[in-house]
Amino acid sequence: MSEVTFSRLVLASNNAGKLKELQAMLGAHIEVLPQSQFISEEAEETGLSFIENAIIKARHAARASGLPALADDSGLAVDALGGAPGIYSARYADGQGDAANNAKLLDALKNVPDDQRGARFICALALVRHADDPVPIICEGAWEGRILHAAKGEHGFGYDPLFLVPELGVSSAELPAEQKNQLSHRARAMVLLRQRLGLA
Ligand SMILES: O=P(O)(O)OP(=O)(O)OP(=O)(O)OC[C@H]1O[C@@H](n2cnc3c(O)ncnc32)[C@H](O)[C@@H]1O
Ligand SMILES: [Mg+2]
Repeated sequence: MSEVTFSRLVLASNNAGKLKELQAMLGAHIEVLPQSQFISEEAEETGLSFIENAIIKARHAARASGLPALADDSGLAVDALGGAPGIYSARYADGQGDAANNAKLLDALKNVPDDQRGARFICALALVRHADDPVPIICEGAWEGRILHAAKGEHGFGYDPLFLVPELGVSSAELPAEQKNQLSHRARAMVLLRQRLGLA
């Protein structure tokens, strides 16, 4: 199932931060179009795993565009919270957005000491050749870190200002885009996807 050739893909995301990163990682190889060119309605993320949600989103965009589609379902799993917010990361503060999500996370961890603040970003990529593709290509990546006590950094998006990259001693929002795009959960999943597509 690796003998796939694509010249164009729809990116099945409405998240501007993600779109920028995915575009930077894939744009040199393939023409990538945002799904907003075809559809404004969001897919309902009813799956119980990152993989299921990624497949749902990819099928939704492929159906609307008639083109192959790549979706990214991702999130932050925090050890002290039993893996929450996980697949519910975007909706952690009931859809009030990144700032509210981050405030809720800091509050949930306010009495948790440093050595128990382990967390990882997870990314599942799903690529479907067409809406009913019975064999989606799935690649996953994880990025280990720790949750800070206060936000730091201006780059990235989402939970980046709270995510300490332990080897570097900075938050992922303090990394320039090129560096995050070498290290992140999304970057790791994308290395595997490029291999599957013969683009590596
Ligand atoms: O579903 P789409 O349209 O792609 O956009 P979304 O923002 O809803 O995306 P998800 O459903 O996959 O939810 C991902 C959540 O995890 C967060 N997240 C994912 N990757 C991240 C990253 O690299 N840095 C910071 N936060 C990230 C992001 O901010 C969201 O809250
Ligand atoms: Mg979403």
